[in-house]
Amino acid sequence: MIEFDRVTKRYADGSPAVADVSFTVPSHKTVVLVGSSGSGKTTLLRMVNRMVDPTSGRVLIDDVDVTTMDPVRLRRSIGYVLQSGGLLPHRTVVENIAIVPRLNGATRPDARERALTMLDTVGLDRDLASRFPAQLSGGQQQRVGVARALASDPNILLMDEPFGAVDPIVRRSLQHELRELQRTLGKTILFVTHDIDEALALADEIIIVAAHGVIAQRGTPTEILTRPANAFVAEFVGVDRPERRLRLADAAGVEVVTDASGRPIGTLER
Ligand SMILES: Nc1ncnc2c1ncn2[C@@H]1O[C@H](COP(=O)(O)OP(=O)(O)OP(=O)(O)O)[C@@H](O)[C@H]1O
Repeated sequence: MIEFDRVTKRYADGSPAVADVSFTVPSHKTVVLVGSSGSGKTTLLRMVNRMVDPTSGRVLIDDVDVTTMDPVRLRRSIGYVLQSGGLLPHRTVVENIAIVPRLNGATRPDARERALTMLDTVGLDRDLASRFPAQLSGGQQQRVGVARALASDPNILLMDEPFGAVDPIVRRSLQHELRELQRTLGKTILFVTHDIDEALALADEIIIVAAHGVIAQRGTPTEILTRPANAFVAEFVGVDRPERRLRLADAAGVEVVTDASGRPIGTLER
């Protein structure tokens, strides 16, 4: 479990990026921080692996304050996926994925074998192993980023807008694959996005973040959609948007789901 206990972060120039924030990420669950730009999501995420240290308050992993841990070892024990992929451009795919296992002491052949297995895990062909990142599509690069983060079998995965830079169709399939992967791997995932639909698709629990990391609401996707705590959340989630107000229509004996404007979006299965 990851626990944020009254955490504040003040950068050098003044107003707090994050002010007195407390929440937990239960083990084996996916918690998604969603909020507008500059609300402090990345700051919160980076406090888990000590890329940022809190000005006050504590971040605990399984009851241990992360500031008592060696930052380098801590970072090697936590998977981290960034929007840009963060792959080393002059290393091949397999080398990129093998980095952390190597740093953790695996022999070169073992680390390579592990990296190839990770390619299978994230649904990439082993033929891509010797390519360089620039020779991959955006979606493939993000899969490699996920493979690299998982390569040392960390308990915790931090994901900062990992699918933000790919087109909507690839993004959907990456989200779907992450959910499938999570079903079997059961990692503790803290995921940051500004896209509420991505949060609804991925989260066991969503935390809607307002300015300065203030938590506007925490709940399951269903709770957030059906019982927004206040006007800010309702507006952010877009509870009144036509695609959130689904209706049923009958089309020659088949129940068709339409949005509020009557546009068909699917059929109902019972
Ligand atoms: N290294 C830094 N030095 C000074 N201010 C910073 C630094 N990093 C972030 N900030 C400020 O802290 C606030 C929160 O930034 P943060 O990146 O955590 O927000 P975010 O919610 O992740 O935003 P985005 O969705 O745009 O990535 C912003 O006002 C930002 O300008």
